[in-house]
Amino acid sequence: MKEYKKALVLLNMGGPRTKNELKMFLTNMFNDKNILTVKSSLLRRMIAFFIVKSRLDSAWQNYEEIGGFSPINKITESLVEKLNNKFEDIYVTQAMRYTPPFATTCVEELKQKGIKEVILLPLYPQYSTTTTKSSLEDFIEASKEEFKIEVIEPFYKNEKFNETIIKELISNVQNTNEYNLIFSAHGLPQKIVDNGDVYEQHVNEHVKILSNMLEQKGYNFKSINLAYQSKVGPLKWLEPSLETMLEKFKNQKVLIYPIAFIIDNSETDFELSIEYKEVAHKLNIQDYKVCKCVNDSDEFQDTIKQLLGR
Ligand SMILES: C=CC1=C(C)c2cc3[nH]c(cc4nc(cc5[nH]c(cc1n2)c(C)c5CCC(=O)O)C(CCC(=O)O)=C4C)c(C)c3C=C
Ligand SMILES: [Fe+2]
Ligand SMILES: [Fe+2]
Repeated sequence: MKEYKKALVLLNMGGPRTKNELKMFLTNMFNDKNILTVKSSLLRRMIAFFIVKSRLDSAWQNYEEIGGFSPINKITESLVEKLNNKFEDIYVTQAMRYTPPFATTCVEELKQKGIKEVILLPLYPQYSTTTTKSSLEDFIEASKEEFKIEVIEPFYKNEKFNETIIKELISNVQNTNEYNLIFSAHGLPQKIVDNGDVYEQHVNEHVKILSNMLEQKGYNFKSINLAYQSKVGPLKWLEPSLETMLEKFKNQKVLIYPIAFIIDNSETDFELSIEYKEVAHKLNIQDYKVCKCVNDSDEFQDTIKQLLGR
């Protein structure tokens, strides 16, 4: 067995492989104090119980439409394997927040391998307390000060990363000026933003950077827009919603880029590619295309290499 001193751990949310795992995913998610920010853990547990009970069956129907599992696990496993082939001296692995492999299992594996230093890479381009902070806290708590830890900062400004996004945008359309480009970000409750979460600010900056890059390269979309998808529950979430945005483009062509995700998941494969596609069809949108995330591409592997300073 090869010996390593250093590990790179990719952190993400996870996703269900079965209906039981969907229950686990939702239960862990709504018991996360960074997601449901009520102070009392008992109250959180009770709210989580009722949300899971009311949401499980309808959410499962969505997963059934994409084959009964989230694509996030297989693609992340493939990225891990490719990175292990790329790096001679760093052991690459993953820890998920709401479904296995959990941080506790990952920490045990790293201890057994004699790893001393860990680099954590949250697979979220923009920072949010609900994603980045939650995953980092989870891993750091599980690691019990066992390793020297380094954290890779949010990378939405990284040029290589953004070049990869531009390449994907351009490869999906022949004439950019016929298409309205919508950057679709996962939504967030407004209350979390009002309490200081920088996610909206990072997303706005990211859209500005990509818009400038497109302009510099001479790619002129008919319009460039930002909208938020995946609202859950009755509270006010970030706006405009993707539904409202799509209504602006009746009888026109639309290209969607899922700007808050690195790896394709149920929100891209079901929500964007099936659910909103039907909405677009009803609105008589002439063409509706959804871009792929950077996933396990060579370009994203190179971005990671650069983020590690190599
Ligand atoms: C209060 C609820 C939620 C917040 C806040 C939230 C933030 C958030 N989530 C992602 C990325 C993903 N979310 C995914 C699924 C998902 N998210 C929520 C709720 C909140 N997310 C739920 C209930 C679900 C499950 C599906 C459903 O029932 O609608 C996924 C998909 C995972 C998969 O199964 O493939 C991702 C990825 C981000 C980036 C984010 C904040 C910025
Ligand atoms: Fe989510
Ligand atoms: Fe959703």
